Amino acid sequence: MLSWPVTFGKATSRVGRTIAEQGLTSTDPRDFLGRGVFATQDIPRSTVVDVSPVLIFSEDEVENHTKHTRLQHYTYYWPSESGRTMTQALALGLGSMFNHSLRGQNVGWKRNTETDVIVYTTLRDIKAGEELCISYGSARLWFDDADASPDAVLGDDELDTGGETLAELELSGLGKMDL
Ligand SMILES: C[S@@+](CC[C@H](N)C(=O)[O-])C[C@H]1O[C@@H](n2cnc3c(N)ncnc32)[C@H](O)[C@@H]1O
Repeated sequence: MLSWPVTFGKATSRVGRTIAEQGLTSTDPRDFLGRGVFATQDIPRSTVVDVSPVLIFSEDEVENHTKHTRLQHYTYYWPSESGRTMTQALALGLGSMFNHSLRGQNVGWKRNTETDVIVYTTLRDIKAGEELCISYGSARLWFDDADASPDAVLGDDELDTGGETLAELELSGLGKMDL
């Protein structure tokens, strides 16, 4: 398995492996949630499955541009440059591909505001074929949550009308996990 350190900005991470080499695929075989992240091999608990660098938008960019586009459904809250307010950031890489599951969350994530990355780590052993899900938080979601009820009607991103961001969590939320 090939793996090598790659630097991006302030961060250094082992991101040389392809998704397949990491034991992941980003295609949803069920084909109703759009894309998702699935294990192609067993993955032990506490494995870092992705380190996603983020593209931080200014508050002005969010207000005037991204919140009016589908990008809004892929962004995480992030502290603004002043550190006093929150803006939004787009996770590049698998970070934007994780679907939400409050009940079945098996991947935790942590913002690193020093290196501008989000680190995703398995919370338990994961079997090949299982979907890797994060939690977008317990606040109101902008889509019909397929995880809410087995009979739930699934939303289509094209039809999303909400203006919410992916992660409603406060900085002290899931990100508390120490890696
Ligand atoms: C960050 S994206 C996740 C990747 C997305 N499935 C794709 O194909 O681009 C968030 C979008 O995925 C869909 N999604 C994620 N979790 C879901 C869930 N539990 N139930 C229904 N749709 C979900 C929603 O359309 C949401 O706007």
